[in-house]
Order: sequence, then structure tokens, then C-alpha cells
Amino acid sequence: MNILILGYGKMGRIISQIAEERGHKIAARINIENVSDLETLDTAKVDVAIEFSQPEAAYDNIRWCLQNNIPVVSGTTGWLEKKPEIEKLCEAQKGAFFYASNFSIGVNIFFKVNRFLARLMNDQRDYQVSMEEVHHTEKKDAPSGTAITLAEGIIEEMEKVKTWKLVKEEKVEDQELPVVAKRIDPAPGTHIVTYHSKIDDIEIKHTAHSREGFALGAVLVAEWIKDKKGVLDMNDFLTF
Ligand SMILES: NC(=O)c1ccc[n+]([C@@H]2O[C@H](COP(=O)([O-])OP(=O)(O)OC[C@H]3O[C@@H](n4cnc5c(N)ncnc54)[C@H](O)[C@@H]3O)[C@@H](O)[C@H]2O)c1
Ligand SMILES: O=C(O)C1=N[C@H](C(=O)O)CCC1
Repeated sequence: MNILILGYGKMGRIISQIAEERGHKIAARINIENVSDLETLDTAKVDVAIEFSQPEAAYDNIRWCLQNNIPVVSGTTGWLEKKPEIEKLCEAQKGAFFYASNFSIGVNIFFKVNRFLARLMNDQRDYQVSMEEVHHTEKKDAPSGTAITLAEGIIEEMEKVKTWKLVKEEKVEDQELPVVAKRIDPAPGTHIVTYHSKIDDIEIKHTAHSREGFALGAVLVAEWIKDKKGVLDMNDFLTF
């Protein structure tokens, strides 16, 4: 396949490397400095775009792909207030748009464990749920997209939890799920969900050891999406 890389930073570089190791060609590597290269790119020769850029760039990048009939796989976090507009455009263009806050298989298993635990804890009124995420200091958004997906899972499963809130210390109203975001180098991504009571704590934790799992997941999805249409996510891709 001919893959367009939109965002050639920490993630874009690993994605390019894995894509080439898997026999794909890179049509172009686009960063903030060479966005204008898109004007002369032969879009007919691009099979799929993989977009890992920045919160303020993702919407325009994805819109450009859909307008040029290029299936697009995006992992950029921190721009999701505009996602409904992209979904509308995707349907109107009869295109393909795939979004995941986290492409690693391990985290997607963790998402399921998180929901299962939240369902069990729904009846346990003495426990207070909280979350902590740890990422490297260059990360632009907080909390992480992964933390938001975890929080949304908990909110859907637990009646008493109505919203999540980014906090410095874990002391909030009973209806709010507190999320603490720590920035410590070189952390590629750690997420901890804790249920605390006077008697005991229950904790689940996922630690990424590198960015490889995110990047491989994105390339595998790009291979899978080539002939698909519509608004898609990890529930469409994964078989578990
Ligand atoms: N979904 C996942 O699995 C996952 C995993 C890791 C990171 N991420 C997200 O991916 C994004 C990128 O992460 P990163 O660590 O590679 O960041 P990074 O800062 O290392 O790289 C981002 C790159 O985007 C480029 N960029 C800026 N504006 C652009 C534009 N208009 N068009 C194209 N490129 C542009 C920058 O030049 C930079 O090189 C972040 O939002 C991060 O949260 C998601
Ligand atoms: O390094 C990042 O930035 C990451 N972003 C994603 C998120 O916000 O959840 C995934 C983990 C790494």
C-alpha cells in the first residue's frame, strides 16, 4: 500500500518504520513545516492516510483526506469536540474514517477489563473510583485520550458516576470521577484506575513500555481499512 503519514513526530516516525518493514511505501511524510506539499501530492496514488499530529491540526488533516477520497486512520487526541463534524463529512463523502484514542491491543483489552470491573463495582457504594494517567512532558493534552475513554466506560457502567474531572488531588464530589494527569519523562503511557474504600483498594493498571504497540496497531488498522467505508473504531476492527 501507499501510505500518507500526516504528522511525522514521535509516532509518525515509528509508524513509517513499521509500515516499511511490513512492505508498504510511504507516499509522503507531512509535518508542520511541509504541509504545503499536500497541494502537489498525487492523491490518486495514496491508499490510506495515518494521522498522528496535534490537537489543533487533526480536524483539517482529516477533512482534507475525506475531501480527497483517502481513507484516514487517526490517533491524534485532544480535538474530539469536532469529531461529530468529521463523522458527518465522512458519511456525506461516503468515505472511511477510523478513530481510536489508543491503538494498542493491550490497552483495548484493558478498556474491556475496566468496563467489567466498573459493572461489578456499581453496587459497591463504599468505594470511591479515581484515575491517574502518566505521560511524557511533551504531551499537549490532559487528560489523555485513553483516560477519557476509560472514564466514559466507567460513567456508562456506574450509576453514581456522572462526569469526570481533571484534578490535582483526588478529592471531589461523589458523582465526579477525579482524573490526575502527571507528566514525567520518558513515560510512553500509564493508566491506573483505583476503587478505594476504608477497608481496601482495588486497582487495575496498564503500562506501555514503548510507543511500538500504538504504532503497530495503527498500521494494522490502515491495512484493514483499505476497502472499508464509514465511521469505524476499534470495536469494528478487533474480534474479541
Ligand atoms: N491513539 C493512540 O494510540 C496514540 C498513541 C500515541 C500518541 N497519540 C497521539 O498522537 C498525537 C501525536 O503524538 P506524538 O507523540 O507523535 O507527537 P509529536 O509532537 O512528537 O508529533 C506531532 C507532529 O505533528 C506535526 N504537525 C503539526 N501540525 C501539523 C499539521 N498541520 N499537519 C501535519 N503534521 C503536523 C508536528 O510537526 C509534529 O512533528 C498526539 O495527539 C498524541 O496524543 C495517540
Ligand atoms: O504520547 C501520547 O501523547 C499518547 N497519547 C494517547 C492518549 O492521549 O491517550 C495514547 C497514549 C500515548
